[in-house]
Amino acid sequence: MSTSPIHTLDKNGQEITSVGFKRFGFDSEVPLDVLRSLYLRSHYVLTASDGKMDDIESQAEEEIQHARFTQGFSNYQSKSIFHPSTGRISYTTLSRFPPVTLLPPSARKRILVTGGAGFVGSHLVDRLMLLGHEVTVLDNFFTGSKTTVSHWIGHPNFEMVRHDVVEPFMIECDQIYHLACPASPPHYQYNAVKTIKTSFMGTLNMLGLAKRTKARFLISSTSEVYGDPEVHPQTEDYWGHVNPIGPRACYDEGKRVAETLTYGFQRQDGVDVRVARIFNTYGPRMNPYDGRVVSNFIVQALKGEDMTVYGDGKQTRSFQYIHDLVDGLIALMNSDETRPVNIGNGDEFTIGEFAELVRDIVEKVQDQDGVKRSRKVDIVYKPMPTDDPQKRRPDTTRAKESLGWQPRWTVRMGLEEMVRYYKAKMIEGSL
Ligand SMILES: O=c1ccn([C@@H]2O[C@H](COP(=O)(O)OP(=O)(O)O[C@H]3OC[C@@H](O)[C@H](O)[C@H]3O)[C@@H](O)[C@H]2O)c(=O)[nH]1
Repeated sequence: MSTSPIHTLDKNGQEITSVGFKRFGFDSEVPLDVLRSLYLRSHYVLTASDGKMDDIESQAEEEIQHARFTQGFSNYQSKSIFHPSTGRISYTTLSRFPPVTLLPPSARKRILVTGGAGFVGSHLVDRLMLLGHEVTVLDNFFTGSKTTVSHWIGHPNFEMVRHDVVEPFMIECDQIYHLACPASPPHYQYNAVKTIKTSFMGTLNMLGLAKRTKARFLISSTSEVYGDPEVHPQTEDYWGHVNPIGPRACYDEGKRVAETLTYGFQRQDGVDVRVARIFNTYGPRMNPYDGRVVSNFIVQALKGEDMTVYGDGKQTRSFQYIHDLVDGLIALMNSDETRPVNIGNGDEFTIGEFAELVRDIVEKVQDQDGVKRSRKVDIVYKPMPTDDPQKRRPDTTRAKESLGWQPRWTVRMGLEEMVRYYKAKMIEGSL
């Protein structure tokens, strides 16, 4: 087993060793290895035949495997010991938390993250915590999971509250990242009325809180506000092409009305607002069964199942890696830009091409790790969902000009990391 660290190269072939930046008086830089240590490690798997928990050797072997990705920072994730023979898991608590920056009180912000136990929210929480801020997570755990932020539970700078944003919530804070809402099409269509209620009532409640506390408010809007776009690539000035009565409308129209509310509070009440229109994003901690294309394809390919392309696979999407998105959200929050800003990666693929790319990367990782495949995974075609947008690519000129932000991760590098994350989950038996 090689113990050499992974090298992640950006779009210009430069090695990525940290994420974040120092801009707008806010330092958000964090070493990539530290971040990775918070998600790129599987539970310990006991391989000894008697399954005793004190099998130091087998634990040490798992430790070595993961040290490759975490480069010595692996001590800061709670150890969860999985017993394959009984299918049981023992959770432990941390004796020491990951080190966080010690900020003077004047620089330390009280930050509320709604949906902080979700995929995007948990990565944002990791970053804000490591930077030394005080973070409160609000989540109803409908699609989020406590395990995404369990490594911070008990930390004096961290608080987690089970709460549904459709009910009012009061807290003193300086910044609100309002991310709470199911985001995958099968999830948000599962209970369409609840989705639109979450977008409307949740945003209303959080804007009310921002008004009362004078906190700066950032809403995670979406590329779905452009619907099935007639303009390509999409600029923020485009008003969109949304079917208001179709199955996607609960999300698309929900986010559109959330934006309307946001600018209503800005005009009427002087609330300090930021609007991020997030394009397709992927990365570790995405629920493997949430039904979106990246998680579906990787899980299918890893399991040796057919990969399901919907329609003829000619529709396009542009995929950004989670760390780029978090950089963009933090830049927007701390900048003076109050207009909507697209945050996405311009590398556009047809879904058919993307399936082949994912298959290649999964095969590459399996070859590197000496995994034998029983067969080559096939690509199969399924019916196209109603109102599925035909093409999507962000125009990110505004983000570049006003935030100095541009995506750094290539789709390939991000996919490799995500494949390794799911592969570790598969080994431990939770996938
Ligand atoms: O298994 C699958 C899943 C999805 N797809 C296709 O892949 C494309 C992307 O689908 P996803 O479900 O990942 O995401 P969509 O682009 O449809 O919606 C997303 O848009 C942006 C975000 O706000 C949300 O995360 C989500 O609504 C679609 O054309 C879909 O039909 C497949 O071909 N196979």
